[in-house]
Amino acid sequence: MAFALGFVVRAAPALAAGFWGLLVLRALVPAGVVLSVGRLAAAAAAGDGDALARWGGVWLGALLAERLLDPLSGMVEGNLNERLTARVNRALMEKMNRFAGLEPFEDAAFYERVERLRREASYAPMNLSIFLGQVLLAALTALPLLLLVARWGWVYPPALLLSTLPYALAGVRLQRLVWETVVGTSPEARRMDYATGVVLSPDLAAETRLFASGGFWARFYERNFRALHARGRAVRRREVLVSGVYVLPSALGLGWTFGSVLKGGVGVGGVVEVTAALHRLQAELALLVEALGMLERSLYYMDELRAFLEAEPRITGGRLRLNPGPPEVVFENVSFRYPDGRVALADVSLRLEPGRTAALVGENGAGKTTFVKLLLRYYDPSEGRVLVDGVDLRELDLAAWRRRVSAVFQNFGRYALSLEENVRLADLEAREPAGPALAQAGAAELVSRLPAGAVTLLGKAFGGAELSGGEWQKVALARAFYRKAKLLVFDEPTAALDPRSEARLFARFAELARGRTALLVSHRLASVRTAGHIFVFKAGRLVEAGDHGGLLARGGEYAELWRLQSERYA
Ligand SMILES: Nc1ncnc2c1ncn2[C@@H]1O[C@H](COP(=O)(O)OP(=O)(O)OP(=O)(O)O)[C@@H](O)[C@H]1O
Repeated sequence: MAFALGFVVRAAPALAAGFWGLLVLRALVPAGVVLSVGRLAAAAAAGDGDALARWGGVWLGALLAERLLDPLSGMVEGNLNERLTARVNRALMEKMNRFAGLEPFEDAAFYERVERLRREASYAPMNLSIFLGQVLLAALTALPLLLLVARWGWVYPPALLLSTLPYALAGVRLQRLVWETVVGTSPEARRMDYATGVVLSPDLAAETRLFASGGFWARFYERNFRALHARGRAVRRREVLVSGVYVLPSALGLGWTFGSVLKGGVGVGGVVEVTAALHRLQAELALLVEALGMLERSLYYMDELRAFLEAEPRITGGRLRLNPGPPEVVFENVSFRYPDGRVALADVSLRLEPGRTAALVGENGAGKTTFVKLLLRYYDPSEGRVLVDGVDLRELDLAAWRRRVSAVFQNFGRYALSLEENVRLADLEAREPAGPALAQAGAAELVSRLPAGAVTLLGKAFGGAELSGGEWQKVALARAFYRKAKLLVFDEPTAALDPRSEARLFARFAELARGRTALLVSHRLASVRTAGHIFVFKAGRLVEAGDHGGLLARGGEYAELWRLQSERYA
């Protein structure tokens, strides 16, 4: 609760203060109305014209205040909510950016939590302020009403509260049940979300149409919906039952108070006052119970948020900075298991010579991409060491190390930014234009074809120009070249390129990689045959190393892969 409150206050201190201040004012109004109505009735019965005018003024003032305060607090609430949502999203981004490794994306439970926090960011913290407001408003409204009732006997307020207690406890417990069984966290709700996501995804539209799998996903959705809905109905039935059963004691409390007060003889004004007060009080107490349940749900979100914000990144950088030349990288008996226990690299030892180009080849799942992930320290080895210029990678200043590296990954980014920005994203401090890097990537022609050249907005997200798969890959290559890095890592950099573009790139590669250490990852052996060192991986192990000629002569795994590939062309 302290965290949640602190979060709201820090998001917008002035707005939060205004919100609570208005709340107190709004809470006083109903008591004012009740009091003035009672006094009006008494004045009317006694024929007291002065009192009638006085209490009539109070009554009108209270009504007017209610009309004015409601929109005002609505405005403050709206502003506060926007600030809160932005603060949550900012906190999510800042925290995620602090994870230098990839572990938050690999841990399914953790990632699911992040996704949920993001999905609910636009309403859950807002709900917190709304329901916290409602709880406080109902409590604050009930308080003066209870004080009014107390004027007829101090026993009445505790009696009323006690009789409401069973209903309150059951109501809050039930809200928790609703949250756990029906709301977005249940597996069914997540599967429903997944199914709609598939059918509405532009990336999957071609496949779902060709394979006519849209109906499958609709049925998938339906099955999960039915399960969820059945549980939802059961919970709601219980809700009605609980309200019916537990409302009895509070009705008895009300009835007893009402009867006892009237028996005492309170006059006309008193009758009107006690009737109005009890009527309003039971409404406020019911509201309080409901809001408490909803508040608990919102606090659950804030607990999740807190747990996420307090999670400590596993990969943290050291302090050492090395000279910024082309690095020497040595893998020393490196093994690696993914968090799910799967062994992806087993006892790998190899050396990338500074200023030379090396290549990793091997079948699908051989461990090539995993090797790259360790090289860039997205993970630390389970065993062994990765040495850069003789120093353990874990001791290096991680940001400084990554600034020495540039890469094209298999799943490269396609950003809804201009072409120029897509490239310059690799080095936001550099002042050079993107043109030369685009030319190096073979994308000069693409620039001239786009309606606004390099400043053309790309991607469909905001209505920009869509590129072909190969064109996007050229943009990713340009991005990699734009950064003046000393280690280039290209993981399947030409998978989407046409043969001419691919041939051109590799013809220029030696020149592009001059003065840099470079690592090419590919199963297309023709692309890597010129590399000085070729490392052949199989099932997570380094099984051969050498140059193209040497590996062919050896007649092992590489020679076999080469034969299979060249046979297809022959
Ligand atoms: N995030 C992950 N969690 C668990 N296992 C993984 C993960 N990523 C990869 N693996 C497993 O690790 C092994 C090596 O995968 P890796 O991606 O390194 O192969 P690769 O040689 O790059 O394959 P490809 O040529 O298909 O890209 C595979 O068996 C794969 O299933």
